[in-house]
Amino acid sequence: MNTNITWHHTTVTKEDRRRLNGHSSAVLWFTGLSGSGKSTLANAVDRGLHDLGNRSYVLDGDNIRHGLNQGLGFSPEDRKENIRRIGEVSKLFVDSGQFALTAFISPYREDRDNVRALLDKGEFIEIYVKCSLDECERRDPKGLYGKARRGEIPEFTGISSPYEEPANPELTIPTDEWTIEESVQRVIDFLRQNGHV
Ligand SMILES: Nc1ncnc2c1ncn2[C@@H]1O[C@H](COP(=O)(O)OS(=O)(=O)O)[C@@H](OP(=O)(O)O)[C@H]1O
Ligand SMILES: Nc1ncnc2c1ncn2[C@@H]1O[C@H](COP(=O)(O)OP(=O)(O)O)[C@@H](O)[C@H]1O
Repeated sequence: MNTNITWHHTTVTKEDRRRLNGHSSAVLWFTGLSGSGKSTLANAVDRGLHDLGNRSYVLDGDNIRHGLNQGLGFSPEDRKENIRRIGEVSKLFVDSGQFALTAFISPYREDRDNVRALLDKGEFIEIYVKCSLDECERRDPKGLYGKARRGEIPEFTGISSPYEEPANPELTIPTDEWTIEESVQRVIDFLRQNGHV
């Protein structure tokens, strides 16, 4: 722990940036099994928000693990560190007056709650992308479930590593029941109803 550092308050505040943008800022935290539809939905909501004139950006597990979080694996400790870093990055986006849309499995409730605790009330919108394991395995968009079942990927979420469902998410989107369009509309409606956009 470095004790010789002091927090420097910014001259332009989060509120200044929100005023300029004409909307609030928040984290839309998509969580769910691999193949549940996190990336698909985050990108579709991003497109919807963008087309409505809002500033937003998607942080996606696969992509972030190629760069910022290169070197982290899938042990509980590495997943925790992965989510901790993304929580901090998301907070920077919120401070910059934008919407961060994150698409990480984030299987541990405690890790997600730690991110919630980093942010002010109403800024963390937990979206449970709910889809049965059977349906995720049927979709298997990257062929990973097949590999996991053959024992080629250790600690695979849902197969050999746990997923803890959100206890009290702001939104639950059942992607094995709703279309992508319905799901996007539901998220945008939530943001409107809560004065975000
Ligand atoms: N062991 C294991 N378990 C789960 N997922 C695995 C694993 N190995 C690789 N992958 C691929 O990595 C993506 C998940 O990365 P995340 O950063 O979202 O995971 S986590 O939040 O730290 O649990 C995940 O992407 P999504 O399918 O988009 O969820 C997989 O493509
Ligand atoms: N209603 C739906 N919502 C989201 N994705 C869906 C839906 N129906 C089918 N899919 C498909 O499921 C797959 C989900 O993959 P992806 O978005 O990469 O999931 P994740 O990011 O959770 O791993 C995609 O191929 C997507 O087209």
